[in-house]
Amino acid sequence: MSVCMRRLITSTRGFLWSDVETRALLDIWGEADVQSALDGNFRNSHVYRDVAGRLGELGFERTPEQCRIRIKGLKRQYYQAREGLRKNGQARKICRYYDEMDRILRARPAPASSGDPAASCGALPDLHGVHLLQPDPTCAEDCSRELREEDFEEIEEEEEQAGSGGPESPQDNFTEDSGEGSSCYTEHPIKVEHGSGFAIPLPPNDVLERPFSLRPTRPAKDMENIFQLVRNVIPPMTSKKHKGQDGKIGIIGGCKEYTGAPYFAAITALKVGADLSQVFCTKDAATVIKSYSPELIVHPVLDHPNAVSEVDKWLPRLHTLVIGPGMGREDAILDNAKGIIEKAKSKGLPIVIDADGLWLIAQQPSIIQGYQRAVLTPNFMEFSRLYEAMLSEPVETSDQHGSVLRLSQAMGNITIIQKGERDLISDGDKVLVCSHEGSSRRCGGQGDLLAGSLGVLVHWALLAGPEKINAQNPFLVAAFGACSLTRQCNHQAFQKYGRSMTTSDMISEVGTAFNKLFET
Ligand SMILES: NC(=O)C1=CN([C@@H]2O[C@H](COP(=O)(O)OP(=O)(O)OC[C@H]3O[C@@H](n4cnc5c(N)ncnc54)[C@H](OP(=O)(O)O)[C@@H]3O)[C@@H](O)[C@H]2O)[C@@H](O)CC1
Ligand SMILES: Nc1ncnc2c1ncn2[C@@H]1O[C@H](COP(=O)(O)OP(=O)(O)OP(=O)(O)O)[C@@H](O)[C@H]1O
Repeated sequence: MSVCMRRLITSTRGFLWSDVETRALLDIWGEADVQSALDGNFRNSHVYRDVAGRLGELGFERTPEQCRIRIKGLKRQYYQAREGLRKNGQARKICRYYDEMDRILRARPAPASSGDPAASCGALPDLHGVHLLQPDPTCAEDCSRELREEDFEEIEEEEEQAGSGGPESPQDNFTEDSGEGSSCYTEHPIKVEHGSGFAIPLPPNDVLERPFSLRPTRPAKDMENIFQLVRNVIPPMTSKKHKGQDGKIGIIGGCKEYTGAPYFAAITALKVGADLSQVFCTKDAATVIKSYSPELIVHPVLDHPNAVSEVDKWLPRLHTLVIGPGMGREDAILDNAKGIIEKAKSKGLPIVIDADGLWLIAQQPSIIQGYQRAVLTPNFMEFSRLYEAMLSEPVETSDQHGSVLRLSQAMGNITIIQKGERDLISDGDKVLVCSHEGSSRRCGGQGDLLAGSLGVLVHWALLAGPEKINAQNPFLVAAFGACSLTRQCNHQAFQKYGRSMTTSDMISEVGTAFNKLFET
């Protein structure tokens, strides 16, 4: 490595990378056009110029060299974790961004001579939330990663360190994000790059991603402070309000088999801050749901012969409808749900559709197509069903952004949240990614919590008006808020209960999670 190069690298150290900033960098670095530009190029400074530019669009000011060095450090951690396991069956070092790095590096095309050695390494279950690779004797040394300029420098640098006989410098320990602790930005001030050492709060954990690589996009600055936009829509607590003003949410769902799902959604709506939460369920389910909580108003009407008109009576007194949790898939109930959706649409009521509501939509998409006051919240299966119904082909799993964007467009620009390891949110124009830290615990009901909180946030975002949200799509703002909140509840509850965590534990965290994210 040249002296000049070494000096440049040294000068780019000394600044903390926050969790959100690192995730934003990884999202950009992982984009297909960046990866293919890096592939096979020994000189990559022009690529990192572009990476830094894209990061800048998201509000993170970094030089190309800082981006390159950060990526290099992350790759080192990733390969060390992987190598540690390969050699000793143990990770020498936990790499916080292992999953992200793994996803990106595994997706890289295999070197022509060796096939894809990385792909031949099977995934092991989590180790402290980190996916590690199974040792595989057929794997070539270090899974034969491709060599790039940054790799060469990494090797040289490691040799230098080895030569000095010492561990990473104290400064390195300081500059490298240890990866421990919460990603909540209020807890992680970062230092300004060339400043006087004062701390500024981190930008929010939101990333606006290009739906398609190489495609010109709208300015990312538009949505750069989406966390702040969520905060802006939260109604003030004053003594001047009457009951109902902060939200009256209706949940359509609950049948003999599923009483938990509507309860989770309804109680979450209350805990987020709605004043009233009403469940419209079948007769069988009503007493059961009522017994879970005296806070909920429960109507045993969903299997009533006049179900649609029974619910319709209440619609003028509701702010948002959440349709689907625990609704079941009986034809008669689905017919009633369809009728209720028609009534709600005619009144312009915002609608969140989840679970069995999405089953109905996959059968008859026209029920909701083009109604832009709706948000659909599919999990992986539900997304696949909808996608195939609308686009007559299987989901392109290697292009999640494109898939969610295309589905939203096909549905007439309805907002869609594709739930998963990262929640992808699109209104057919933008794709937002919420990768706020949650946990590896996947107990049932988390989607119901999301749906209930979304019902409230949608109402608040609409109520707040365009000025409070910089004229952005209120459904996107609400969706991002609900995803972040769900993940924060998951994170907090998991810290307390680990593997035994249930959705009820997450619901107990709604208050503190909400305060932490939006009110501190
Ligand atoms: N306590 C309660 O009352 C609760 C009630 N609930 C209510 O249950 C009803 C049905 O909802 P649902 O989610 O089980 O139905 P659906 O989406 O068809 O999945 C069916 C199958 O698809 C698969 N699968 C799912 N996700 C996947 C993934 N990411 N990746 C890969 N595969 C995935 C998986 O298949 P498996 O692994 O079992 O083979 C799954 O079993 C609905 O009313 C809902 O509200 C829940 O809210 C929970 C709490
Ligand atoms: N692989 C994952 N890693 C991290 N978080 C996840 C993952 N999958 C889901 N989540 C979180 O759980 C939330 C709910 O997603 P999930 O796929 O469990 O929905 P669902 O199947 O509809 O839930 P429900 O059990 O209520 O029907 C997501 O919004 C996300 O916050």
